Amino acid sequence: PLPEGWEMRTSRSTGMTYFLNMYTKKSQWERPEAPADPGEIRCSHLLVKHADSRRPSSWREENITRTKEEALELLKGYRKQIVANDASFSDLASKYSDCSSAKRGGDLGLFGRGQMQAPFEEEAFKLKIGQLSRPVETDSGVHIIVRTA
Ligand SMILES: N=C(N)NCCC[C@H](NC(=O)[C@@H]1CCC/C1=C/[C@H](COP(=O)(O)O)NC=O)C(N)=O
Repeated sequence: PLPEGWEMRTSRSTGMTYFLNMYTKKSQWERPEAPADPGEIRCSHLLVKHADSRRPSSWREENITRTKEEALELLKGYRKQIVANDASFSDLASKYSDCSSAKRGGDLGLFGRGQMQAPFEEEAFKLKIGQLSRPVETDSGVHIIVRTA
């Protein structure tokens, strides 16, 4: 199969096969080897902050004092529930995420490279659509991410 984000087309004039990058709409004759760079992606995240977070406060908790280890344990618990289909990502994010995006089920909207902290961006851009990340650490705290578009 073709790498993600590409489609095969046949040139009307020459009948030759070419390849269309569905994100940039650019075409090429060579069969692509790698997924098309999505440019922008859309993700939701569940953030658990801790005492060493850059802003250890959130809509949930005025002054966040848990340790990074405790935050990671909590996050792993949420991730287990999601993987076991015992709860939905957006349900848990809206209840437990220490980011203001909690009120949108964790949705961060569309973003390109250069907008989010590097460890978050690196993990998010690796995800396939629908895929759930492992726990990721940033200066904000610890996150799990799901790519939605
Ligand atoms: N473009 C969109 N939708 N918003 C701008 C995001 C700015 C960006 N934010 C982050 O990188 C953290 C980690 C990933 C999500 C995120 C959300 C933070 C986490 O909470 P905080 O540490 O700020 O209290 N809350 C909002 O910004 C940054 N470069 O600081």
